[in-house]
Amino acid sequence: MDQLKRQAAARALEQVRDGMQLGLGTGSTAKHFVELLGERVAAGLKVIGVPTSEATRLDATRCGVPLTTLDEIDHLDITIDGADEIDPALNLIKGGGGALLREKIVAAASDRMIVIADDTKWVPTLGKFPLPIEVIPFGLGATRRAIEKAFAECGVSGQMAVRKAKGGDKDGHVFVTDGGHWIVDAQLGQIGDPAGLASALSAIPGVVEHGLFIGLASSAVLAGGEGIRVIVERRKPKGD
Ligand SMILES: O=C(CO)[C@H](O)[C@H](O)COP(=O)(O)O
Repeated sequence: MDQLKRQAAARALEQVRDGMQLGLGTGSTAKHFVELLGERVAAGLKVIGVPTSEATRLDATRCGVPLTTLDEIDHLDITIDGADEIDPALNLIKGGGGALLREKIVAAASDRMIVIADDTKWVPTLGKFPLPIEVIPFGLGATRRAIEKAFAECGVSGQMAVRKAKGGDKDGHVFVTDGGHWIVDAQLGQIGDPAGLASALSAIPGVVEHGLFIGLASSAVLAGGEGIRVIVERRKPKGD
């Protein structure tokens, strides 16, 4: 599986050109991309990156990839990031690694988002992977009730659980995001109308962000046993 992730990352790297400003994703697949990019930088490629998490900031620094912020530059050429699920319209569930808020800000600031993944992430309908919803700890009971109401209105239902940290010195404690928030994971099974659910969740006070990435990915590079598939979304690219 790790080999497939690296192959997808290597294919996406072929899109990177000298002078580009890149969004750097988070997770095990994005980490391969950062490592491969670091090799190209060491060989003379001139790029600059905006990391989507503190973990990626550390990886990129270790790999020698120069970094900046969205305060210093006004746009990104490409964001390359992993995903937890990808549907045929290139809608995504992201946030398994807890970085969904920064990942979405960075993807939205990019001309293009290339999703890199092994092909087990490709699904006909989003929802088997628990949907991460980043919340403010204050008033969580009220926020959860509002989320349940939004689920009912969108024809979905399922258990919700506040995410706990796994491993390390925080094992078993509530998982805290880079932004200081919590994550509620919702087991929905199938999300028939991801765009509708995304809008409903975004309207809830107390919800900082959710892991539905609608209309952000421009292509997906999927590596599997049979080779690599590149799926390109046919919507108009941003700015055209
Ligand atoms: O959304 C993410 C982190 O917030 C990751 O991109 C997603 O969880 C996929 O991770 P991996 O490449 O390790 O399977």
